[in-house]
Amino acid sequence: MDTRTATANIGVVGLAVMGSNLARNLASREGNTVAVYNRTYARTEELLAEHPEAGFVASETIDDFVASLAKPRTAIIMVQAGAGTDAVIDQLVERFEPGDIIVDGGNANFHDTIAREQRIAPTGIHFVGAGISGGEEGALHGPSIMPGGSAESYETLGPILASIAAVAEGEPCVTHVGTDGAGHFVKMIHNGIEYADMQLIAEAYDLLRTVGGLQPAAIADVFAGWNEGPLESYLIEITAEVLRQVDPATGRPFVDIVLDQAGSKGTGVWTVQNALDLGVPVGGIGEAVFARAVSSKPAQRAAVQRIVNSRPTVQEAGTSFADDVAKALYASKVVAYAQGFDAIIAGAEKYGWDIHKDRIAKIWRGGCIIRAQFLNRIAEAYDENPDIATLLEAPYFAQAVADGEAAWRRVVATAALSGVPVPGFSSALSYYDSLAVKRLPAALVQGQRDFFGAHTYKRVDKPGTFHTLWSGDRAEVEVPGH
Ligand SMILES: NC(=O)C1=CN([C@@H]2O[C@H](COP(=O)(O)OP(=O)(O)OC[C@H]3O[C@@H](n4cnc5c(N)ncnc54)[C@H](OP(=O)(O)O)[C@@H]3O)[C@@H](O)[C@H]2O)C=CC1
Ligand SMILES: O=C(CO)[C@H](O)[C@H](O)COP(=O)(O)O
Repeated sequence: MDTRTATANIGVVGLAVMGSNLARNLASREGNTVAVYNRTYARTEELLAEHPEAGFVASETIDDFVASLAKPRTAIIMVQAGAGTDAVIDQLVERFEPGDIIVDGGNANFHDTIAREQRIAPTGIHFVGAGISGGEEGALHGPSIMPGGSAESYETLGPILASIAAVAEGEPCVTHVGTDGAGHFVKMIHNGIEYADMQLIAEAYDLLRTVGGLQPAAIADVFAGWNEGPLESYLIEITAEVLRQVDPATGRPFVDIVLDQAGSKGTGVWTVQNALDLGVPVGGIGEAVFARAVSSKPAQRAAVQRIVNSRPTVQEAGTSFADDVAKALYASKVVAYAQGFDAIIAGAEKYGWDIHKDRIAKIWRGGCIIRAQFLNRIAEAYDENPDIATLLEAPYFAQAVADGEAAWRRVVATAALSGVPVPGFSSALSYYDSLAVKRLPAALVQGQRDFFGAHTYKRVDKPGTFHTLWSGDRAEVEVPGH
């Protein structure tokens, strides 16, 4: 052990798609010497053989890996979230010294990150949970990076991360998000928004196909057109590519030969679970998670299909329907992002993080899966007034939603009449309407709660807390101490 010279200024542990590409990205930047280590050494050997140009300092053992790092040591872990990450953290903590930095770049649950940071802090080693988005291409060419951890560790780490991050409008897509688990929290919300955005795009496709009568290749053209306007985004761009793809084996559209059961790895579920805990309505993200769950219930789908003999048919051909769908998509997308940022605000408040919403919007403009021009508008909105109650209030979005509102309603109504499931579009519209109406039926819910459980209610015309004696003479009494 410790027989080698400590030459590397940064190390990567975990050399599957993300780790190997991130290591190559680091190695391609001036001044970096990158140490690499993977539990299974054969994978390391493969990487060395495939990329001799990277000049990696490779180790077969964790001891050699640690010895190859110059002090203060900095290592980025890119392994499976959960037990795998803990195993590697333990190995590094055993060998690192005070002032060294361990970065977990995987999709960790931010609660785990907070616990890990608390556990490691007494050793004097810095632990940084960093969300990294962009998939394998992003890791190689420039991801969006969301680091948490201490401000002190960011002084060392910040310049290294900035050197490998994507660049949007001249700015690197990385910022110190906040302490301990803030980075992984924001990455989780990013993924939740990603789910919602993907679901909305999928619904737009379904409407154009089922109601609009367009074939996948024609829908690809529509999406490519949308990508030239306000809907421009990486997700719209790749959707057009997927829709244009033809299955080489059958000659059929690729989208028709893929089993319609969507998978997930869990970050969308975490977003909804945490939003529920925080009391933040994220219906758009929730519907996206549930839509994947419904798709993956073949027995229930088959049971209902057996009893449903015919589906309603409404045809809305022509460009005006496609224009309506584009407007409905945009308005629903504004709602999904507004809900996601609401969750960030609530998380920051609960966990004591000083999160700058405008900076988060900016680092999502490049490198990550939800990258889009649209995020400039969000950054501007929060830059102009960080205290807006909702993004829907920002003048740009208020106008955009108002401009699209009639089309949005037509599309949701047409979907209902046509039997096309649009949980994302319709929940976004209901959310918007819930905020927009002067009175909600929540007053009646309060009445019901008071009736069966004496849960009390407040009145619109005077302060205080009240209960009606429902099983008595139905007189109202004021409940003191509330
Ligand atoms: N794939 C993607 O698009 C994205 C992934 N991420 C996150 O990045 C991380 C890496 O993802 P990805 O590259 O896809 O790899 P995987 O999530 O498939 O993880 C495989 C890696 O984990 C290692 N590993 C698993 N268990 C252990 C263990 N007990 N001890 C040591 N090493 C272990 C494997 O080593 P071995 O070779 O020995 O099995 C291998 O290097 C994950 O946390 C993932 O959630 C984040 C953004 C996007
Ligand atoms: O983190 C990511 C991008 O930012 C991954 O692509 C994400 O994990 C995909 O999630 P799922 O498999 O649940 O769709």
